[in-house]
Amino acid sequence: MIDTDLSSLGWTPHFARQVTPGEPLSPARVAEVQRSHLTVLPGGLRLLAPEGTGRFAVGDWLLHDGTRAVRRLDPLTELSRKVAGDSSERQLLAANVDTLGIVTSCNADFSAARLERYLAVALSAGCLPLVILTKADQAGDPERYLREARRLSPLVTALALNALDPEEVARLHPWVAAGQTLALVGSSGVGKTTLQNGLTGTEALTQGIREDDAKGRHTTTARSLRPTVAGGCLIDTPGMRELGMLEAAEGISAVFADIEDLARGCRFRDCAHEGEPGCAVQAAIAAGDLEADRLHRYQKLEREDRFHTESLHERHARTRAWAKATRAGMERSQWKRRGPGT
Ligand SMILES: Nc1nc2c(ncn2[C@@H]2O[C@H](COP(=O)(O)OP(=O)(O)OP(=O)(O)O)[C@@H](O)[C@H]2O)c(=O)[nH]1
Ligand SMILES: [Zn+2]
Repeated sequence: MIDTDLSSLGWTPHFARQVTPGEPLSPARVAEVQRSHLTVLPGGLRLLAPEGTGRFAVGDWLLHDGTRAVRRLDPLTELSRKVAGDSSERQLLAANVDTLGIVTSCNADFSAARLERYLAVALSAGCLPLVILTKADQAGDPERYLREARRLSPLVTALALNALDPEEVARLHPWVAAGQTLALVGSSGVGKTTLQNGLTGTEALTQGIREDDAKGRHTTTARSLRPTVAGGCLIDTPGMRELGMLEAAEGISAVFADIEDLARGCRFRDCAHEGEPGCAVQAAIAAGDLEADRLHRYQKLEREDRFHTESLHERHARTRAWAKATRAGMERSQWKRRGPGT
């Protein structure tokens, strides 16, 4: 019984292998991360995390002793984002998400650049990207949006639907069936809440995620994992709405494999595709095989990713250099006090 519960929650041999036989600890999956405790499934148990709850993300698997989280198990996938603003800090949003549902509507919200960004994020995190085009019922030609989404990458699976129609929402069940975890990202108003209500069979989500904070304001607190009617899990993380690029180079290469393939034919290995002689990318644009806009979107994402990733690495390098200098300083002063050889 417990085993069935665990496997519908996404427990796999990958996690089972990390448990030492005979260890008096139980596995559980993080459904909510609060400052003071973690709520886990199955059972909705509240656990303390002596080393802080911040090391855990919604969707993590852990081992616990009934009251405390003892060990985080290595996740299969990790979705993180750049912290909003100028900093290049990384924030872990969710773990063990199998499919990232990229939600956009069949209207002016549809943006190739945004889809490509989310695709790159999903692929870099190891998640399967699924493009969900809502408001198909209000669009004259939803097929047009489907075609555009599929054109962005051969890795795209896309569906167009009316999120208000339960029968159409049921088309998403394979991605939230037993053992499967889906998370949704997308701009405000595209229908994420509507889809979540349909997939989990709850109406109370919008009220449910609001809690009064100490100052009496309403805040959206839950980054929560919930069971779906199809037997799997849905992760709702408000923080995903502003996904910045960070170490997404792999995902960018996967989404823009067409451009990177072309670039291998450029005369210069470091060709910037900006008018250099023998540029195969510009030649493809001239021949009508590649849209100039797509090249610009690729270059913009690459620059953004490189900038944030570099500043992250630089900061780490600075911290290391500082620690080394401090250590050297301490050693020098010890040497002065006690003389060499100590
Ligand atoms: N006709 C139609 N309306 C939809 C569809 N999906 C969502 N809506 C409506 O669009 C509005 C916004 O939907 P939400 O589900 O609240 O959007 P959201 O993405 O959760 O928005 P935030 O909570 O602001 O991030 C609601 O009035 C929905 O009823 C759809 O497929 N068809
Ligand atoms: Zn080139």
